[in-house]
Amino acid sequence: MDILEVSAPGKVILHGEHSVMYGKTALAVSLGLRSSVVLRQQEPTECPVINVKFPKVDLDEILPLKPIAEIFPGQPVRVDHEDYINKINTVLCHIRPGFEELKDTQKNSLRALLYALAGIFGTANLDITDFTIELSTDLTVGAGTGSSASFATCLCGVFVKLVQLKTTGEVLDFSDDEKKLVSGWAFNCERIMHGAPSGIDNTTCTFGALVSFKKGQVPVLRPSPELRVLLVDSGVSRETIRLAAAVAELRECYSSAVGHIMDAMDNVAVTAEQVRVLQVSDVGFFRDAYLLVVLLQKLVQPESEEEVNSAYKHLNELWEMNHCLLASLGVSHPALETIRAIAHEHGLACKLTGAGGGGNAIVLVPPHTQETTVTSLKTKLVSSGYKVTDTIVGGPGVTVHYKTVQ
Ligand SMILES: Nc1ncnc2c1ncn2[C@@H]1O[C@H](COP(=O)(O)OP(=O)(O)OP(=O)(O)O)[C@@H](O)[C@H]1O
Ligand SMILES: C[C@@](O)(CCO)CC(=O)[O-]
Repeated sequence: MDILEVSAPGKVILHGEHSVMYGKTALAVSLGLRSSVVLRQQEPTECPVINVKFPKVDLDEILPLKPIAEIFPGQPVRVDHEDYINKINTVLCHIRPGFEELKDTQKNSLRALLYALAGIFGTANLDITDFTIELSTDLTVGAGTGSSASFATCLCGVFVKLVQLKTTGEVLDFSDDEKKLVSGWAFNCERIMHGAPSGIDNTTCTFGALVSFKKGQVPVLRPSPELRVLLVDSGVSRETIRLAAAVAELRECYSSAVGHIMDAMDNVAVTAEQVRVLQVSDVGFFRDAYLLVVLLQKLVQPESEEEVNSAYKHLNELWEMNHCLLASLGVSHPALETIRAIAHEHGLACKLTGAGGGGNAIVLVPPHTQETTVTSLKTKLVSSGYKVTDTIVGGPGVTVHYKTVQ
């Protein structure tokens, strides 16, 4: 029996959430927390089925594969997203009694599964036989740490590898071209969950490390500094699609004010391209942005302790600035402000990450921070009802393991 396991990290956005949707620059890093999908091929039967286990969204389903295979395009194509989604909805209503009554989260997870299966496997002209697919994750769903992109990356990754296994009989590590394919399909799955995502989440979850991203441009991938962060889950669930719509509405109403806020955000998050073309002498308007990338790169290979301390001092200030800009767009939440106040009592910087409105805040822990301070902060946060994960950002993107069990 062949077993394929594909895993992908979650992500945190350091700078540029929301403004990235309007063409501004953003920086994101992969997280140590990951999702993992295990695909087990089963003995072929006459009426093949797929057994779907997505425990985080309470799904345990057995779906017939023949009606799904009927929507396989059968040749490499650029899918028409709307047309494809309509076909997938029709099939799901047909094969899953009560599909319309499921929760939106469950419906979207099943839609994303069929989208990836039909789009990737279904273009390979191969026979599909019985299998189980099971997803587990360290991430909280709907909390701003890229659970949907990590989920989609795992699904797309595992179907790319299933095609490789069926066509060549072996499974190799993901090549750069395969990663591009996975990220592209994961972006399409993200459209199901988010409407109009920028693409930063699927890119970070696929490629890992530090991603400098601007919509419509090739993302710049850099080694990630080993930043220690406390990921603080406010416990307030929210949906990215709704927060993005609220920001869009505000922008519609106050185009000039919101435009200036987003320009300011652009200034604290920059692409490496901008940095490369800038000379120190003509940094001028881009000073903050220039500073940030230089700061992050300094932390990859610091030369002295002063350099590290000074870099962290600037990062603290930029995190605070970015949070306040996001709050001015209405995407903070009282729970996030309470978390920030507790972090400030301990002298540490804190910002929301992802779409906001709840979800996670990230507290930056510079290396010179006393462990007693960190312990006291964690204790206070936990006793106030928040979940704290002490983690280091960075780490690999999508990865695969393959084994055969007799
Ligand atoms: N482990 C999982 N199993 C099944 N479906 C999942 C899983 N994780 C995420 N999803 C799907 O992704 C959706 C959550 O997307 P949403 O964008 O609201 O949260 P997020 O990705 O955690 O946040 P952000 O985009 O701000 O980082 C869920 O509704 C569900 O459909
Ligand atoms: C809110 C947003 O900017 C970040 C979500 O992680 C949406 C996106 O970029 O797709």
